[in-house]
Amino acid sequence: MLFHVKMTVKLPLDMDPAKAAQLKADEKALAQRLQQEGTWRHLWRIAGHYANYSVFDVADVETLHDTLMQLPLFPYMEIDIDGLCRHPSSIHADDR
Ligand SMILES: O=C(O)CC1=CCC(=O)O1
Repeated sequence: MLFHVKMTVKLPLDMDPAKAAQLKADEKALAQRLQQEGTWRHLWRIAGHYANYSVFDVADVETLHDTLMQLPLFPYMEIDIDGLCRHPSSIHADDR
């Protein structure tokens, strides 16, 4: 199942810079592993915002929830999710 996920990161302004840097490095490592595995299909920065639009390919909603909760930045994110299904006019037959 495909899900469009918007993640907006809101780190506390007074967070220790070293802790913030470690969280971002850990987030990057996991995000890149999930991309290599095919779970995190797309990752786009939203221009002008500390936020991204992503597409996740997971078995079900529970798996999406568990995956998002693993993210090191999860406690500092606002997350909006939309379920995706194939558009009848799409030419991309492999999108489902
Ligand atoms: O910077 C972000 O939008 C949050 C994030 C997701 C994956 C990553 O490496 O950072």
